[in-house]
Amino acid sequence: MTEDIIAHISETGPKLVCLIEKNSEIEEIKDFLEKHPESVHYRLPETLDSPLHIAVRQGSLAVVKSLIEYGHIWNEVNKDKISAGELAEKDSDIYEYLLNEGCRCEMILNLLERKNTEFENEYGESDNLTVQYLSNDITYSDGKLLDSEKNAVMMAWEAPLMKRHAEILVPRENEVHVLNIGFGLGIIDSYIQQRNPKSHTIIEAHPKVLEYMKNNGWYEKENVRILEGTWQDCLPKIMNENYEFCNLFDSIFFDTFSENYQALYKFHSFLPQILKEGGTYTFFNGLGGTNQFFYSVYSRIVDMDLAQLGFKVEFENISMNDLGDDIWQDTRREYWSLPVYMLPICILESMWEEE
Ligand SMILES: C[S@@+](CC[C@H](N)C(=O)[O-])C[C@H]1O[C@@H](n2cnc3c(N)ncnc32)[C@H](O)[C@@H]1O
Repeated sequence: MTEDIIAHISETGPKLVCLIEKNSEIEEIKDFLEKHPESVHYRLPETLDSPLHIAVRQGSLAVVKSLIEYGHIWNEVNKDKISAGELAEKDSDIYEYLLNEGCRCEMILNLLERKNTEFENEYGESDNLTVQYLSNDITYSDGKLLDSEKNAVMMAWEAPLMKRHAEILVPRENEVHVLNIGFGLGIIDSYIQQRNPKSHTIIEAHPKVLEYMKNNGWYEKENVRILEGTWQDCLPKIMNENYEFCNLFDSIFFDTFSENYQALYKFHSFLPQILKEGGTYTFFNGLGGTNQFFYSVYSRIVDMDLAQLGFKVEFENISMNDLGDDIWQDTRREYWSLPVYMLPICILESMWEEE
């Protein structure tokens, strides 16, 4: 922003805030926005609240809509990292409007990003972050797996979540062919083993994780097959008709590291080819895990994207204990702080309508 515009904002912003706080007529506010659209970028000096935060507090859907129409972004956060959506009462008109707006914007961004990404390989490729992660060292220590920059790849506090995912993946002993992408600490794989699946395929890419798996007897387990490499490299092997082990699974779990939503979306597009009709897909649902409203937006986006591929998606809400600050002590940043984990259960519906 040029100095000129910044000077304008500091003049027109407080006037806009004043109009919103006075509950002025919507026409007057729209008129003002038409003349001074830059005013939506104003932030209150102390709290860094934006006009959208103020409009949500005033409870006016019409003002919220007008601010968005005049260019206010949906996910601006204040000094306490609170977004306007979090201030709205859950399920209220304002909450639903902002949730839809968040989904709409993120889906357009995702679409543009997808258009700009030309994969040489139809299965996609690992992006730079993943390539970097895979070529750097990682450390197993004290219920944690950390990358070279001390980002937590996996932590033991997730065990109860992994247990529930495993129960959903393997509902009955001896019947299910299951595929897991990403071994990490092997928490979910241990729970899957306890439930005795018919076969258990694991795709893992990091050499050090593979070494850990060797040292801990995973290569000797009778019903386990380990595919070494990224899922981008291993999917063609699985989808090859001659792959001798199992290429159509009853259930699939996905939990990798340092991959973005584009990678998850790409992976999802292959699911109908490797999952049986009526089969179950579930994944670690951690995107947006430190902001309640962003978490709801990402969960809805993934729900809509999977529905397009023929999945019926439900979320099981799991209450989380407060993890406390100490748990993140030796890690670079926390990746979860919410009171409820939304565990996705996605069933691939039959292509043939029942009579
Ligand atoms: C979050 S951990 C998985 C944790 C696991 N669910 C557990 O219960 O311990 C992510 C794992 O995915 C692996 N990984 C990352 N990118 C991958 C990719 N593109 N293909 C396969 N594995 C990948 C990482 O090396 C790491 O072992």
